[in-house]
Amino acid sequence: SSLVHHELVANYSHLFWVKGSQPELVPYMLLAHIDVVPASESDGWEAPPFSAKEIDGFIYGRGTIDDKNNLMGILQALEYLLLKGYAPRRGFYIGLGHDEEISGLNGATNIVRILKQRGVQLLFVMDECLPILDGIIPAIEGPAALIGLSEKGQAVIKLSVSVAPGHSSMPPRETSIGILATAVKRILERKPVSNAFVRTTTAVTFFNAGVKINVIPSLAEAYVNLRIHSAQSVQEVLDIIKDTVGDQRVKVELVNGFDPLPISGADDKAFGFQIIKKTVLDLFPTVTVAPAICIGNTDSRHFVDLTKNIYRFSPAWFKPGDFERFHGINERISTKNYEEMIVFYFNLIQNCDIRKLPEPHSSVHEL
Ligand SMILES: N[C@@H](Cc1ccccc1)C(=O)O
Ligand SMILES: CCCCCC(=O)O
Ligand SMILES: [Zn+2]
Ligand SMILES: [Zn+2]
Repeated sequence: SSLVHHELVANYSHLFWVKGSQPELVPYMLLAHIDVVPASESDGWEAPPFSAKEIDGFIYGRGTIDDKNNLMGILQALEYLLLKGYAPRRGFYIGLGHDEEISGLNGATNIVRILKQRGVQLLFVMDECLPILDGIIPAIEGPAALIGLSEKGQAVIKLSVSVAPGHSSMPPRETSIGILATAVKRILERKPVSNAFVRTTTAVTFFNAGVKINVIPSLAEAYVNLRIHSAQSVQEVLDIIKDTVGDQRVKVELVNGFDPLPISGADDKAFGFQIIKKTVLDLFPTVTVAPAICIGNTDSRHFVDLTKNIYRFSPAWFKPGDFERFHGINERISTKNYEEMIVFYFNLIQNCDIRKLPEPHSSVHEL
């Protein structure tokens, strides 16, 4: 289509510009990522993780909810609009990053660099993260579409213990592994069963130690992945970890991290939030729309210089057990919900063509 300009960024990412007929309207951006985390059939998949096999109305595969559902939903919606001869009034970008799962430092950051060079400012950015939750948060009656106004910060902290190596036939009272395991356990004990929406969460994701069966290892190290709630900072969490570990033999180092992201607008004048909310309610009238914090991290955090309004939401319908499929086994999406995703983006692009939001409905009716 002559309306669509495409360019490759950093060899594997894609940036589309869909020209609007009214260039005075500020453009917006839809993001999705191409890459996926690994998957092995031997982990217990019902279908091979890269087969996209359909079973009982579900498409099984790594990436079906993270993030091919959004990527293909956006592209199929655009294709359908163009096939129907639709010409958008408000121009928009589609950014497809190739390295989101390793924090987007090549894909998204180069897309941002290019847009900055062109002096682009965006009305809003929409990216993955929170879905429609149906029966997942007990306190919420009925399905809820949680639109992420921010996302948590992140810190990777390395805990390590170095002691003199020795012969396993004459073991010391505490080995490096034992000292470190106790320290790590103390972190988990101090943290009640975290609810990712209301707390900073802690996950021990690497534990390395040992070189030979008959050698007391000199080094034991563990990595903790923290997702930092908007009420805390990297520094605060680092201090809490040091205090919790409370053992001088355990070295605590910040490997990398970033503070929680700024909070996007959600009031009557917040164009992006209101358009997403309208599009959700048009398609899913029984759903409650609410602002929330994205519990993971996304490429959209790189776009903070291009817009103050970044929303993390996907019209994916999650029932109990579906969150565990994120980066887990048997990741899947129903064909019905995949079609709903295409319709969502098909409607969203058209809804974004209004010049400005209608005046907020005044609660006091004119007498
Ligand atoms: N989205 C993934 C990958 C990621 C990691 C770190 C930063 C940004 C993205 C996650 O939240 O784990
Ligand atoms: C549920 C949080 C999703 C974070 C984005 C990702 O893992 O790609
Ligand atoms: Zn993702
Ligand atoms: Zn992911």
